[in-house]
Amino acid sequence: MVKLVFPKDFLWGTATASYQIEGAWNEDGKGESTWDRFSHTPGAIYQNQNGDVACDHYHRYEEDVKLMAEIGLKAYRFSISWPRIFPEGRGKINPKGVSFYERLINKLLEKNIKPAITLYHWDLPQALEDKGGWLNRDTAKYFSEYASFIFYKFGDMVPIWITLNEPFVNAFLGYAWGWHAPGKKDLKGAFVAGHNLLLAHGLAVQAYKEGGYNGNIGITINVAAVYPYTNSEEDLRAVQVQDAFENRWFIEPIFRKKYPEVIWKILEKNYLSFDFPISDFDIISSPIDFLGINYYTRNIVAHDESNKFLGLKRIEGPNERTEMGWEIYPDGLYDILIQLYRDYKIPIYITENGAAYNDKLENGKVEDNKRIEYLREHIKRAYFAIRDGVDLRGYFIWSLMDNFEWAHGYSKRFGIIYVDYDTQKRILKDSAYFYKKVIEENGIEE
Ligand SMILES: N#[N+]C[C@@H]1[C@@H](O)[C@H](O)[C@@H](O)[C@@H]2O[C@H]12
Repeated sequence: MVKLVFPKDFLWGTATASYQIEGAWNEDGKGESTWDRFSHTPGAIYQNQNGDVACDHYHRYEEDVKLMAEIGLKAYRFSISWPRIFPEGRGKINPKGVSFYERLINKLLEKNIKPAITLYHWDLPQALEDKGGWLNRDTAKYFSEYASFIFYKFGDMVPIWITLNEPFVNAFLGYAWGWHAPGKKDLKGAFVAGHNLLLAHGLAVQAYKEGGYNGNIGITINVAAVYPYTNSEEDLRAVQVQDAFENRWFIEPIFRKKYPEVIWKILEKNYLSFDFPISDFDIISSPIDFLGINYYTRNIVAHDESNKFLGLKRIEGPNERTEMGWEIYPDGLYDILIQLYRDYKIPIYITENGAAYNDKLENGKVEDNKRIEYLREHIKRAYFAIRDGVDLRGYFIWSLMDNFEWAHGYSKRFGIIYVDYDTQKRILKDSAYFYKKVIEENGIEE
């Protein structure tokens, strides 16, 4: 067996998000978030579940950091709940909220685990949503105020900063399709929200750089490698459209100061338009230090004139699927890394990669062999991308522990740590021990 050894300082981590694990939804001065409101809306979430308690990480963070250290994590990506810091989104600060994250960061540093903070992972203060949320351009300014305060408090302690998590998902699932908070169904709103999210990103990057902090800042984008169903001209064109829409919509403004053409075509086809100062792109394109990508699966597309939105349809791939119904396609991770690094020549972190399976706790163990296989095959592709020239800096498994999977509630388990929600007991799955070995050996057997 050939051992694939990663670069010496390669960062092995796991990822979580505040709303998905913390609980304490209205404790110690925390303000309501859009996800508190949305998950309390009957019918919004599987079995009307919510994140009121989640994994009770707010109270159990010390135990969780100990488990991270037991696995040997080099880094831990987590998000800060904006309304836990600014209950109304801006103005009055909640000292107990600040204290929670200060204690968490200090615990991580004590264990030599690098904190990687996401400033916004979808849980917008409801008070700002009540003023228009991401449809209101001022929210971008409020975000930069929030970010500036967080940088002021933790900027010298935290080396890796991510402004936004998956703005595409937040904009489209939250504003166009209504599947996520705030549950709006307004196509134009998705584009306006998307733009204001990017503006918020740019303002936060400028605040970080002006603060002279010595860490690195970037953004996390969800990506799926795209392949044609056939090699027909039409299907090849469909690949370009899907890639531009799902992968590049939030990347091109940052690196090329413009939206992909397809975005304007969608607006035009739907008799929509929205205005913004072209100088916004000067802010949005403020230089970042890395690109974070979340990769789970691929898309196969074919031309389909009857689809008035993008003129294409997605074709089911032939390979095995995870519990999310997503095809397992590790080569897609290699391909998207090569494509993005070729196009933007920027350091990359895999800020999320992982799989949901119907894990069973039996005799105190969780033998999640399928997840181990999923992780092994994707880690191998990450190695091959580095071998072939990609400046890949780290890999974060989604997720550290089973948690609240948005509209799916607790029905999908992504963790390498099993959470018994009745008792809040944590049990390391076999995949946690697999990952411990990968980290110890800084690599994997081919
Ligand atoms: N679904 N799914 C799993 C995972 C979700 O739990 C994360 O919060 C998102 O950043 C991203 O969608 C990926």
